[in-house]
Amino acid sequence: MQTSYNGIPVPTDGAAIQYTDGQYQVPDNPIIPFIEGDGTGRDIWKASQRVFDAAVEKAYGGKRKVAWYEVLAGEKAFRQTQNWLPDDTVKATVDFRVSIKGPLTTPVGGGIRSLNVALRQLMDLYQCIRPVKYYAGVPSPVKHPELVDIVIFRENTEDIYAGIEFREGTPEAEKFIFFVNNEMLQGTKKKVRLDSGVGVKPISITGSKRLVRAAIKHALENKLKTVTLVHKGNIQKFTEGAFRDWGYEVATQEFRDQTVTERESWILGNLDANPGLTAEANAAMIEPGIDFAPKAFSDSIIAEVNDVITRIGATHGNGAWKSKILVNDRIADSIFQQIIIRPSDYSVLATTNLNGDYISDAAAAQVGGLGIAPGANIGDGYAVFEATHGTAPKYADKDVINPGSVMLSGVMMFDFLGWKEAARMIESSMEKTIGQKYVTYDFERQMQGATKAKTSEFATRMIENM
Ligand SMILES: NC(=O)C1=CN([C@@H]2O[C@H](COP(=O)(O)OP(=O)(O)OC[C@H]3O[C@@H](n4cnc5c(N)ncnc54)[C@H](OP(=O)(O)O)[C@@H]3O)[C@@H](O)[C@H]2O)C=CC1
Ligand SMILES: O=C(O)CCC(=O)C(=O)O
Ligand SMILES: [Mg+2]
Repeated sequence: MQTSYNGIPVPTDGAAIQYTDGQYQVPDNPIIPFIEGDGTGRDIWKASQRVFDAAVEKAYGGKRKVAWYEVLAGEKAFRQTQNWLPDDTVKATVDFRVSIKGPLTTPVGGGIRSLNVALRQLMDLYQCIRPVKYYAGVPSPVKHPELVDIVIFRENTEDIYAGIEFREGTPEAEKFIFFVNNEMLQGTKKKVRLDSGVGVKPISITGSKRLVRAAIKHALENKLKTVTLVHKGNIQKFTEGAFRDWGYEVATQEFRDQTVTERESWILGNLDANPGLTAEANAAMIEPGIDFAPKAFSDSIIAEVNDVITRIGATHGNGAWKSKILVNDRIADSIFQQIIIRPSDYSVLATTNLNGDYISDAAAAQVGGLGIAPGANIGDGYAVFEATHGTAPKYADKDVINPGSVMLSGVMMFDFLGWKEAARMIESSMEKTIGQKYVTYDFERQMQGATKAKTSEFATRMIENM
């Protein structure tokens, strides 16, 4: 542990959070590093920090207090240290274990790679957890936003975010394409056009399984009904399709007693309804059109039916499967409409990195938008809390943006630290403030009779409402 990072002294009135044997030990005065963020991050952080301090003070009457510790990243870091993500910043977030950050800008098409992604990868924060739930009074574009209660578990370290890309026209791209065309695709009709930029999408067993494992554990701990593996495995068979297959392996090999897959539930349900059903008839029910399929295919489905009955008929049959966590999978394009039309059918979505990025913004829209979309990046022994949204640069320093997402990321952080009273205090004062129709521009423009509050005013009213 250093006494200063980036030349900024560590607060002397706080103590570091410890992590031993898989458990966090949180002192009453934890040192929590924060990254203010670029663009609107500045306004949001100021407002959020005031609310966090007020909630902790109200909840614990001075017995507990966060020792906030600023660490530098993004534009502020570059101005002060000529480094976008100084080593000291990463060291501080590692040493103090739990931190919170505002958004950081990433240029499109060139320039620096994402600092947000870099931090996740450097700290191996492999779970990006983004809960999407409705708070009373928030304006929404859908008829029943209250039916949305979904947690997205997004793989956070690999996929196209690995950053293995070669720009069109460079010797690297040319070499890569030459190798692929001449070594890998020889004898096929496939060819990569010579004027292409190329990228690599690694999806590993390690990355996929640990993410799905965390998603299933979350469902178990919170008594949730379903875990849905989201993928584009029909097209990207060996990356997205493999993610699905490895996900099912985790469910059926590591959580056998607690889970049932969707296909297993069909087989067992058919048998519950008709105990005399033959394996052939059951196979025809789960795979309509099987009669016209090649024999090898129909035989494989019949074998699957027999296998399920042999393996889990005794433990999961006779309706027992209904009390298990249902693990199913959905192709990525379809899940976007499913969560709008049938949100209550879904509770945990386990996704690859890019799909999770897309779906978390889309799902947030259903419950009011990016102004109210919190998140956390979690690894084994480390956590960095951050909103789903970015720097929204057109609103930077105008004191107008909704600080709700960072405040709710703080709620996640306080829950994570076991400071439940402070977490509930923030949540309920936010709900009360929104209930008073005192909201920032993003909600005000969708509400009748609301008062438009500045970022800072919204925070002040929240504190008054605690
Ligand atoms: N984790 C991170 O740090 C992330 C960083 N980024 C980065 O942020 C930069 C800007 O990205 P961009 O695509 O514009 O996406 P943003 O999420 O920053 O903003 C897009 C739009 O979403 C709405 N919005 C975002 N945040 C809020 C908020 N707090 N309150 C109310 N509305 C909000 C605004 O909509 P409207 O215009 O309708 O008011 C805004 O114009 C990029 O460099 C990107 O890479 C992006 C995502 C995550
Ligand atoms: O790092 C970035 O700039 C964007 C990341 C992002 O959109 C996300 O993590 O949701
Ligand atoms: Mg995103």
